[in-house]
Amino acid sequence: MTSELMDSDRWEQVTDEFHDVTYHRATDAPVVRIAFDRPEVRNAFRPGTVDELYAALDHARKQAVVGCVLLTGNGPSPKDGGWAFCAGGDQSVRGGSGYEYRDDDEADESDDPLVREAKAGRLHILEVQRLIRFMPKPVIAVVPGWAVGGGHSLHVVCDLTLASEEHAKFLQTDPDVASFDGGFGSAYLAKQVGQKKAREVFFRGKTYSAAEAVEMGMANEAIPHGDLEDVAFEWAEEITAKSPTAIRMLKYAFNLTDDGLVGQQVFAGEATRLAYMTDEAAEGRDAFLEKREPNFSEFPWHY
Ligand SMILES: CC(C)(COP(=O)(O)OP(=O)(O)OC[C@H]1O[C@@H](n2cnc3c(N)ncnc32)[C@H](O)[C@@H]1OP(=O)(O)O)[C@@H](O)C(=O)NCCC(=O)NCCSC(=O)CCC(=O)c1ccccc1C(=O)O
Repeated sequence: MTSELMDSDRWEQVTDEFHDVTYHRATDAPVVRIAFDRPEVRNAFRPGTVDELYAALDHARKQAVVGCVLLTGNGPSPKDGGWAFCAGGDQSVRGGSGYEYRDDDEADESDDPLVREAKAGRLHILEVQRLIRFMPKPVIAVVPGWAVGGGHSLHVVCDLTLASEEHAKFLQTDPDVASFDGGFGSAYLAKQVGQKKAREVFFRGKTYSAAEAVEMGMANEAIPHGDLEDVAFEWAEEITAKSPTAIRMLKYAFNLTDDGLVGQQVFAGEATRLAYMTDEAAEGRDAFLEKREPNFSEFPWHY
């Protein structure tokens, strides 16, 4: 069994090549489920976990038949029954300059010594954060237990967060282990919950329940534990029944002001794509290829 909360009739495995994450597509909806699969360490991520997470998310990003990603953590822990979304970077493989590939961390496959050297100390969870932020479809954090440190930051950067009423716990331990997410994990959190509360989250390191996370504005709803994935799936079905273009443009519009010029670039790129789909754009292209002046006279100056 992948996870006690996962309805196995609803999902089929996309690949069995991953070791630290699981990746499933829904059999009858444009939805995928990507999950941390290290429940014995509260789904903490090591470098190989991050590589696999990135690969699964990037695969989902490129699939024309996928409109929404559910990101969660499998559980419970076989050791003590505890639940987790993700407990952040695996402290047992943290070296002097980042997180290190060790032992059975299988994703370190490069034979190139320069690549191996560059990969000596990794903090590439931030690449995953950017992928979630910029992918053209919503990612829902489905939080069945602990969301801690870099795991907390991941839920923050997701478009929506649904949390187990009984077991979800939100905690920032970054300063306890001398780490600090100075990007989305803190600054974007402040946009969600306000400056004072975000500083409290990081400076005090208090644990917040699902209800408190909803009250603060960093989670959308607290859901009875046993229903968590069903409700998340319903939300994904609602979203994917809508216009893909509208959802994509809305995500990028919500991102735009906080992401500065990069936010503008991403939004503008999609606007350009839409413009390319018009007869007006075809006239511009055809005129160039036919070596004539373009005739835009039939296209109105809309206001
Ligand atoms: C998560 C806990 C609060 C859970 O507590 P509890 O339920 O009592 O369970 P435990 O008995 O403590 O844990 C069970 C088992 O899991 C192991 N474990 C848990 N978390 C980790 C971890 N992060 N690394 C390694 N192992 C972990 C634990 O040792 C137990 O194993 P046993 O063998 O059974 O003893 C609590 O566990 C806890 O506080 N965990 C630590 C949380 C933490 O500090 N995480 C790291 C924060 S720093 C970070 O994530 C940096 C990430 C990053 O790359 C980054 C860098 C720069 C900018 C941004 C980021 C970013 O944040 O993304």
